[in-house]
Amino acid sequence: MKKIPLLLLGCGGVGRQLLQHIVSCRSLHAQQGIKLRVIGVCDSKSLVAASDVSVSELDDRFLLEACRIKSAGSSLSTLRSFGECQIYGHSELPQRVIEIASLLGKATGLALVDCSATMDTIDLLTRAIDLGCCIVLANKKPLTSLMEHYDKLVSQPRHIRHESTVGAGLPVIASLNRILSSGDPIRCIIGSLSGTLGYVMSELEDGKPLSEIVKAAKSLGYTEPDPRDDLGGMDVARKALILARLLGSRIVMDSIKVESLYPEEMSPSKMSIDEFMSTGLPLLDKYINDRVQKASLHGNVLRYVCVLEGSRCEVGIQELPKNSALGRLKGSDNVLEIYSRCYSQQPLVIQGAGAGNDTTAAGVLADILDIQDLFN
Ligand SMILES: NC(=O)C1=CN([C@@H]2O[C@H](COP(=O)(O)OP(=O)(O)OC[C@H]3O[C@@H](n4cnc5c(N)ncnc54)[C@H](OP(=O)(O)O)[C@@H]3O)[C@@H](O)[C@H]2O)C=CC1
Ligand SMILES: N[C@@H](CC=O)C(=O)O
Repeated sequence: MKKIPLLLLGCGGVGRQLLQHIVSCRSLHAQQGIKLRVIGVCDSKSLVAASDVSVSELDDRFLLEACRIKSAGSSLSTLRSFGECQIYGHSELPQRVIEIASLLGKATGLALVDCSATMDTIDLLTRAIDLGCCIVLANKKPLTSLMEHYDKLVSQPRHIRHESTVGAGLPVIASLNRILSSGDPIRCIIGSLSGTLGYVMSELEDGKPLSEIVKAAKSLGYTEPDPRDDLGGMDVARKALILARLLGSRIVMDSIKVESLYPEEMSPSKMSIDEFMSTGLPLLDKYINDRVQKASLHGNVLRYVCVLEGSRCEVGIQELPKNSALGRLKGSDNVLEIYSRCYSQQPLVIQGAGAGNDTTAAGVLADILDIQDLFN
């Protein structure tokens, strides 16, 4: 049986769903001769790890209890009394993760899986790469920071998978890599890459207020922890930057033109998330509704579009015909049109659910299995 030890950073909506997928796929993986050994799980405050990570793992009962207590809003540290494990506090967490990575990286291999939504994991991830570990990311932030971090993270292409960073579970990165590796130059990518904004735009067409739609998107697990990351275009800009860098552009976030749906005075430095949701958002209802009505007078709809073409990289609202590929999108679906030499007149089109914990975690799980040949 091939054993893949993994350590999960982040036990929020996506991280918990990943643990649940792992547990529910046990017999399928056993048939494939694979066992995923979850040797540790972190949240922002603690790391809970197996008592001897070389030989033991957190069992399924423990993992499901971890999901339960995190869903209930408690910290992982409350698992102390539940089963045999070691618990480390915030200050010891990075050092202990590195110790585990050095112990397992070269010996058995270790997959460090980042389902957090923070920049703070970059140092751990880059060091883990040096220690021979693999990294699997749903978190876009490490790949959209400095160019030097990006270069380090992708320095060993077999050791990194990040399919869920763009299009959640859709096979976007894998498809682009296949096109690129066949020497087919990609000329242009146009897409709707935000499940939240796709859902928002299509629900607005039914006359619902923006503030209600965003609340629903948050409860459906489509939004980032702070929905302003979606509404301000930053989440789409991160995806655009990941795609641009994959295509070989050495650009930084500041090179991307980003249109925000909310004004500066509602930014995170001026308002808490709760304040934004309860007080800020309703103030935007009329403005957005007017824009939707104006577009509809021309037979058009609004879509939040990402365009990558040559050195052009921009994300923002466009008025598009209702019956265009992007105009027809409904709900949280993403669509990407890829133009290359082989796909010159008719683009390669990738479309489907582009957000949600289930599909995102499924994408992460598929990434982990995709690197199985690096483990014994
Ligand atoms: N939802 C979706 O549709 C998609 C999400 N993604 C990405 O998946 C990631 C996770 O999203 P989601 O689950 O919704 O986010 P959540 O906010 O629900 O969860 C984030 C988790 O990360 C933990 N965390 C915070 N800081 C650290 C740290 N320094 N080290 C380890 N863990 C940390 C948090 O801890 P605590 O619980 O203590 O707060 C929390 O458990 C995001 O990066 C998102 O962009 C990607 C594609 C689609
Ligand atoms: N918040 C994101 C989640 C996936 O990346 C989105 O809405 O697309």
